[in-house]
Amino acid sequence: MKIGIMGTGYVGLVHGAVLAGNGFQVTCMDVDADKIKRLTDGITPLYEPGLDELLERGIREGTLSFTTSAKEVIQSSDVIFIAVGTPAKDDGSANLAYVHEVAQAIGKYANGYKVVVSKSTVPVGTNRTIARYLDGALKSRHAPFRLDVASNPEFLRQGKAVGDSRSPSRVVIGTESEQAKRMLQAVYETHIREDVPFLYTNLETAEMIKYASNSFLAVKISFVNELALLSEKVGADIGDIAAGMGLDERISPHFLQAGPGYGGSCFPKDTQALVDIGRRNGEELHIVRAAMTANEKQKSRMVAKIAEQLSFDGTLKGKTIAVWGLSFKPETDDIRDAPSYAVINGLLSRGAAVKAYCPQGMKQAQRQWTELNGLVTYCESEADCAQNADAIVLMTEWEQFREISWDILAKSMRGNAFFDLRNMFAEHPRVRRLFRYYPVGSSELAYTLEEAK
Ligand SMILES: NC(=O)c1ccc[n+]([C@@H]2O[C@H](COP(=O)([O-])OP(=O)(O)OC[C@H]3O[C@@H](n4cnc5c(N)ncnc54)[C@H](O)[C@@H]3O)[C@@H](O)[C@H]2O)c1
Ligand SMILES: O=c1ccn([C@@H]2O[C@H](COP(=O)(O)OP(=O)(O)O[C@H]3O[C@H](CO)[C@@H](O)[C@H](O)[C@H]3O)[C@@H](O)[C@H]2O)c(=O)[nH]1
Repeated sequence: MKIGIMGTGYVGLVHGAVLAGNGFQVTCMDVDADKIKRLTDGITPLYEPGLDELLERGIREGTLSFTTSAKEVIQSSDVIFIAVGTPAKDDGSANLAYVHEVAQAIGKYANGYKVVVSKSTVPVGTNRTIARYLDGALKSRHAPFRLDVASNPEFLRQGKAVGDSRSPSRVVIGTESEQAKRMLQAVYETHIREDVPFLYTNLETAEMIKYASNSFLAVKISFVNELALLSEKVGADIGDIAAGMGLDERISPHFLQAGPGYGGSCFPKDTQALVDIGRRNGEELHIVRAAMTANEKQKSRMVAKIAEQLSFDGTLKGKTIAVWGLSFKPETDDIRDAPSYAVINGLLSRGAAVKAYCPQGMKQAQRQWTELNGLVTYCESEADCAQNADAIVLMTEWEQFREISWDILAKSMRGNAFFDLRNMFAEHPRVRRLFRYYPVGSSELAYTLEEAK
C-alpha cells in the first residue's frame, strides 16, 4: 500500500516519517518548494525530537520521498492523508482554503480507487462536503472508479509527536466505507501498540471528537488557571489544590498545571472554531467561550502581577526584564499563539526593556514577530539574558533551565525578582533563597533572601 501525505507541517512530516519507518512507501507533498528542497536535502524544517533521525532513515532507505507535484503523489498513492493547516480566520472560523486546494487536486488527478483521509482538524461537515465534491468531480470526468473519504483526527502533542504517533491514546476512524476502514486498520496496525483502542464512527462524529477533546483540555487548563488567580488572593496553593483534585480518578491529575495560559497551534484555534461551529448551528457554547476569555485574562494578569511587584505605579519604565522561553511549550520551536507573545507585548507597553532567550524558538520569533525586532534583545543563553536584568520571567519550562548556576546568575543581575510562570522551581530551595520568587497560584512568599550580591 502506497501512502501520500499532503502538507509537511508537524502532522504530515511525523506521520509520514513514522509510516516510512514501518515499511510503507511514503511520498510527502507540499506547495512550499523551498521546504521540499530542504527536506530532499535532508534538512528538517522544524524542531521535533526524534524526527531528524526518522527522516534521515526514510530517505536513506528509499521509503520516504518529497515532491511539490500534487499530481504525482495523488496518482501514486492508495491512501492520501490530508495534513495541511486549518488556521483560524479573523472571525474565529477555520480557514479551509488549503484543504479545498487538496480536494480539488484529488478530484482532478485521481486515477483509480483511493482512500482520502483527513488528518487536518476540520469543522463538522467538511469531510461530507469533500466526499460530495469528489463524487461530482469523478462523475464529470466519467471516471470508472470511486474515492472513499475518512476522517482520522490526529491527537499527537508537539515535542512528543514521534512517540505519540507510535503510541497514540486512541485511533479514531470516521468513515462509512468498509474498504476504507480495512485499509486504515492495515496502515495503523503495522506501527502502533497492540492495546491502542480503535473507535469507528461516522464522519461527523470523528470531526467532533477532535474539537471536543482539545476544547475540553483547554477548559481544564482555564479552570485551574482561574483557581490559581484566586489562590494567590486567599492564601491557598494551586499545586496542592491540583494534586488534591487529581487524586480523584474521575478528575485525573493531567492538564491541571497552572501557568500563563494555554497557547500553540491547536487549542486557541480549535476552541475558536468550535464556538464558531456552535454559532452557525444555533448553539452557543458558553463553557468553551468562557475558557477562551479566561485564557486571555490569564495572560494579561501575568503582566499586571509583574508590574505590581516591580513598581509602585504599574509602569515598568527603566526596568529590564529577562524572558526565558518563547515557544508555547518545551521541546518545540513553535511559537504560534505562544503566551510569551502577549506577555512580551504587555511588558513593552508598560515601558520595560525586554531581553529574551529560548532554546529553540528564537529563529521563529525573529521571523514571525517582525514587529518586535528592534524592541526585544535576543540573547545567546539564559545567563546572557538575565545579566543586568531586574527580573526574570520564566515563560516555558525547558529542562535545560534546571542546569543553571544560580549563584553566579543571581550575582550578574541588577534586581532579584523571579516570576516563575510555570512553577518550575517551586520546590527549589536555592532559587527560592536567592530570588524574590513569584510562582503562579500561590501567595506564599517564603523569601529568605541571602546576600546574593
Ligand atoms: N501541530 C500539531 O501538533 C497538530 C496536532 C494534531 C492536529 N493538527 C492539525 O493538523 C493540521 C496540520 O497542522 P500542522 O501544525 O502540521 O500544520 P502546519 O501549519 O505546520 O503545516 C501545514 C503545511 O501544509 C502546507 N500546505 C498548504 N497548502 C497545501 C496544499 N494545497 N498542498 C500541500 N501542502 C500544502 C503548508 O505549506 C505547510 O507546510 C491542522 O489542521 C492542525 O489543526 C495539528
Ligand atoms: O496542565 C497544562 C497542560 C498544558 N498547558 C498548556 O497548554 C498548551 C498546549 O499543550 P499540549 O496539549 O501539551 O500541546 P499541543 O502540542 O498543542 O497538543 C494539543 O493540541 C494538539 C493539536 O490538536 C493535539 O493533537 C494534542 O492532543 C493536544 O494535547 C501549552 O501552551 C501548554 O503549556 C498548561 O498550561 N497546563
